[in-house]
Amino acid sequence: MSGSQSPKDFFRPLAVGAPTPLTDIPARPSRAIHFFDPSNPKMAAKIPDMVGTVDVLLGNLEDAVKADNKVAAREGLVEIAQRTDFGPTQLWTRINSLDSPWALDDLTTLVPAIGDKLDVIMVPKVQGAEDIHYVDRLLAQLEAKAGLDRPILVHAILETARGVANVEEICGASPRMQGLSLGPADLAADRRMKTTRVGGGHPGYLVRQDPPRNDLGVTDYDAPRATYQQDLWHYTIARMVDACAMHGIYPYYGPFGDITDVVACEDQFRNAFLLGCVGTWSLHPKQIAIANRVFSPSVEDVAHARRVAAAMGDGTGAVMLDGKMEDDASLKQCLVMVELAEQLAAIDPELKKAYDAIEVESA
Ligand SMILES: CC(C)(COP(=O)(O)OP(=O)(O)OC[C@H]1O[C@@H](n2cnc3c(N)ncnc32)[C@H](O)[C@@H]1OP(=O)(O)O)[C@@H](O)C(=O)NCCC(=O)NCCSC(=O)C[C@H](O)C(=O)O
Ligand SMILES: [Mg+2]
Repeated sequence: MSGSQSPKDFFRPLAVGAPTPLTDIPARPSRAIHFFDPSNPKMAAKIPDMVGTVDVLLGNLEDAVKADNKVAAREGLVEIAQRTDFGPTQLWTRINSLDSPWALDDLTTLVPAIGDKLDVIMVPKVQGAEDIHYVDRLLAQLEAKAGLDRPILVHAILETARGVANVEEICGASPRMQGLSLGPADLAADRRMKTTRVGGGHPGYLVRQDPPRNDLGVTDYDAPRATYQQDLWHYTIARMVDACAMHGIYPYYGPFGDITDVVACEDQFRNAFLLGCVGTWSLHPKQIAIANRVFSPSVEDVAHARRVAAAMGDGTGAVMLDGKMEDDASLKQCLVMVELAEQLAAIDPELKKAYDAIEVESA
């Protein structure tokens, strides 16, 4: 909320005739946000067939689109959106950064042309609430002019040190805020981290087992010792998750640039899922299946969660199940899993079949 705004104004439209802001951000499944470059004819041609196979299709206008292709990408996205029925799949875009010469034209072109189809606009390199306020007011004016009847939501990428420091105020800057993604490549550069990758770990970021003592009780610094690679992104993802949960919006991992290393990609996605993220980006078609698998609770987890819910009856007190204590707090965790499974089953027939096959008694 802006410093000069009173709480009662927070949910008022920022332009006369603009749609009324939402008081709750809908929990729409968004396991994979699949990036494509609308100026790339080969990628663009694949988009209509990808509808229904991925939760979110995102026309990317920012980094990874050549400067010479910025206008073609914007126009390509308009064309694809106008001729495609997206059915259950959400359509998002990532506009150019607010300090670029393209961001204004991105918004003033896309909202009138395809605002009725755009669910979420991703804003890169968000530094603080002021960036969200700028987009918020401009979107309200454009929505009013275009006669839109629902607000377009805003998603911020956390990819500067200042953005991370301001993460709570960014999440609470507007009722349009839908969620946050991590931008590990830009963030690493802005923080002057000594990495050269797009997301993922680094073999140098590790902890080493203590040196053992030899038979004489002397520490043997030359003995072989195991090392354990650590997660460079744990701190930032955890901050994002808390800020999003506090504001009722959704946290996402981001890009995993090593397209070939599907195993490490799955690990990075799973860490984010376990920490509370609801989805991730997919940069290549092969990452969609990984994201869908990781960000859908396993049949075993759903079976266990339903079993705890059944055993807990009215939800209070404590019970023993398989030698473990379950109580109100473990039930709440289980209900997160059960609710997510229900949301995903509603859009994914394969998952519905798998979850429906669970029998509470035998699980
Ligand atoms: C990474 C890529 C450049 C790889 O492309 P390519 O070399 O063409 O891969 P393949 O030969 O394996 O492709 C096989 C076919 O699949 C099509 N393809 C590839 N990617 C996509 C896609 N994303 N959507 C739809 N179709 C796709 C190819 O055209 C091939 O088709 P065909 O020849 O007909 O069989 C490429 O995947 C790519 O550019 N991906 C998107 C990259 C991107 O969006 N990057 C920006 C997001 S990450 C970022 O910005 C960093 C972040 O902000 C931060 O700061 O951390
Ligand atoms: Mg970036």
